[in-house]
Amino acid sequence: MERVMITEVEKTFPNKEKNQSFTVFKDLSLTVEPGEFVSLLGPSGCGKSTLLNIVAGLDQSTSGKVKVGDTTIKEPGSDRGVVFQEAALMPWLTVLENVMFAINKKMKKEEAKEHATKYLKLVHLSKFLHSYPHELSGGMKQRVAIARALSMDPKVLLMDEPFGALDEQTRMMLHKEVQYIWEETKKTILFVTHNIRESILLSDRIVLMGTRPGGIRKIYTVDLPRPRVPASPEFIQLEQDIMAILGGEIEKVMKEEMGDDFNSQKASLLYGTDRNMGNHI
Ligand SMILES: Nc1ncnc2c1ncn2[C@@H]1O[C@H](COP(=O)(O)OP(=O)(O)OP(=O)(O)O)[C@@H](O)[C@H]1O
Repeated sequence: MERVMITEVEKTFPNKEKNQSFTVFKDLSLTVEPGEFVSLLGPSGCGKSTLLNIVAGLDQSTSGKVKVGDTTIKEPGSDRGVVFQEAALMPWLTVLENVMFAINKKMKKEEAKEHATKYLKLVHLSKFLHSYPHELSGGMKQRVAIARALSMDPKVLLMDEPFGALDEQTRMMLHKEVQYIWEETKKTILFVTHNIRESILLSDRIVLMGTRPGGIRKIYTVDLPRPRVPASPEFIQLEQDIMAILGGEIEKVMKEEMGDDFNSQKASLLYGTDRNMGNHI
């Protein structure tokens, strides 16, 4: 359990073709408290993954500072476990071997096996230790990826749309799974999503990001008791509050992408306060 401190971070990408640079966000500051579950929510292209990659040490900020505990982040490290949309398992290794592969090589084989088994048990995959990735469903592969990230005993878990490629039922099951893991391990979690309902179901706080200029639009504290009920009036109200702002951000992105083809009337029908938008944007 560790605090993540993001201080006045800027990320600018050079655009060689147009000979000009492109700033995704600047002066972005955010503190994720130890053991807190924070979601980054926002329209496509607002920089959610970029920010997560900077915290992971997979990308460098142009300026500003990121600290995990007392450590200033410059590169990837075992204090941060990362889970992506694709599990990226090694097909020639079993479930157990995939997790063991990530464990510190200094650990003795028997100990590593025990350690990996413990985390696979946590994600309810004890029965599949000797299965190969092609024998698993998409949701099970993601659970292996979560076990693999946890097996390094990171202080912080960084998750980039980990359930984005899964069907609705599997996604709902994994929401329960991730809540259980979070409660069991007390990890600090930074979670990227563009699904409003997912962010309300899971988070202590939701950081709503926008584009042009990019950065944090608003931070919501989700005070609802867990497990959260999407049909409750409080849940629906929060969903609508977020959608009211996010809808405007999505319109901005669409206008920019579609230029003259953009039909604002059509877009407001599609991206207005319709509750179904909470499912997936
Ligand atoms: N390596 C790169 N070089 C240039 N531009 C980049 C690079 N990586 C990302 N970008 C740009 O930075 C912006 C933010 O991208 P990012 O992937 O972080 O957004 P996002 O909010 O995670 O989007 P999505 O929800 O679609 O995954 C986008 O406009 C993207 O095109």
